[in-house]
Amino acid sequence: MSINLEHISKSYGKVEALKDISFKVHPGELFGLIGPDGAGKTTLFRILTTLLIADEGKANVTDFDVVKDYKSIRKSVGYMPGKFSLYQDLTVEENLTFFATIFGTTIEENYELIKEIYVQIEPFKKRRAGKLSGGMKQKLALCCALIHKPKVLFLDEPTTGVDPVSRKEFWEMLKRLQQKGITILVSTPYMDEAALCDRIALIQDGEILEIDTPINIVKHYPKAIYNIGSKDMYELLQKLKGFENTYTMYPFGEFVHYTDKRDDFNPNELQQYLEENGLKEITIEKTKATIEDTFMELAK
Ligand SMILES: Nc1ncnc2c1ncn2[C@@H]1O[C@H](COP(=O)(O)OP(=O)(O)OP(=O)(O)O)[C@@H](O)[C@H]1O
Repeated sequence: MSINLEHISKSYGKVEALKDISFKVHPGELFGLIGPDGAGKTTLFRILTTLLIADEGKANVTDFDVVKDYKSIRKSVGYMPGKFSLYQDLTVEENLTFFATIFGTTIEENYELIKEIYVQIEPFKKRRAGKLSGGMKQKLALCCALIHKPKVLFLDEPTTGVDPVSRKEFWEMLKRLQQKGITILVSTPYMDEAALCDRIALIQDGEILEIDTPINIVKHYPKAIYNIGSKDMYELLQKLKGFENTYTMYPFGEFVHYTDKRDDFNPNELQQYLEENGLKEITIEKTKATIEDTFMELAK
């Protein structure tokens, strides 16, 4: 097993950041930790990368114990922390050389692994890291996390604050790294990125809500879900809030995702209610649940 957690708990004073967390990540898997701010993702990463000790439970990374074998783990994993971790005053090249040196290696020795990513930032190699764009910083941080050829890669919210094009490119890079045999644990608050993982764990308030493949997670969604559209979104939300049979409703792109309390829900009845309440250009269409819908349902 590449990563194995058994009953891990961690508190900061009265705040229970992680409550009895157990799961496994298989070798070569791209595993996502999906949850909002404060869910406990960073705490989990810090425990697995040996920077923090859990109060209870045990964890292994590549067969090494996170407490007893911390030195071995540090040699065999790469960690890209959530907050920008590079030296802002060093250039791109200097940052990379620095990380290579502390792992007792050189850029040349491991160039093959980072090449594809590094060529994209090479034109800026004399630029200070602090002066790079968000997407460029992220690519440099990934190169630094890979410079010692880790077996397991930990990426804490690597795409937060990065533009959509760079986010897409980043996930394509992760897929290619996975094909090279690297096990990846990645956290993200973006539900669309969750669908790109082999398996995901939905996490909230230090607890795992569900673990499965993205496809199975949405299959478990218990209700029929509808896209409701109208010219006036604000009014639509207000009127749905006042409708006695509304079970859940929340904005989803240009629509509201709606579920009804009843199993024999008739969309025509809702259409009539909304029309009687002055709404115009109403559309009601059945849609498929997304990971976000499942998360909202489980987190209720
Ligand atoms: N050093 C600390 N001292 C006290 N409380 C902390 C500390 N670090 C984290 N917490 C609290 O523990 C909980 C989990 O935080 P954590 O940073 O692990 O979550 P997260 O999912 O990574 O969220 P974020 O993306 O906001 O960092 C939060 O309630 C947070 O406020």
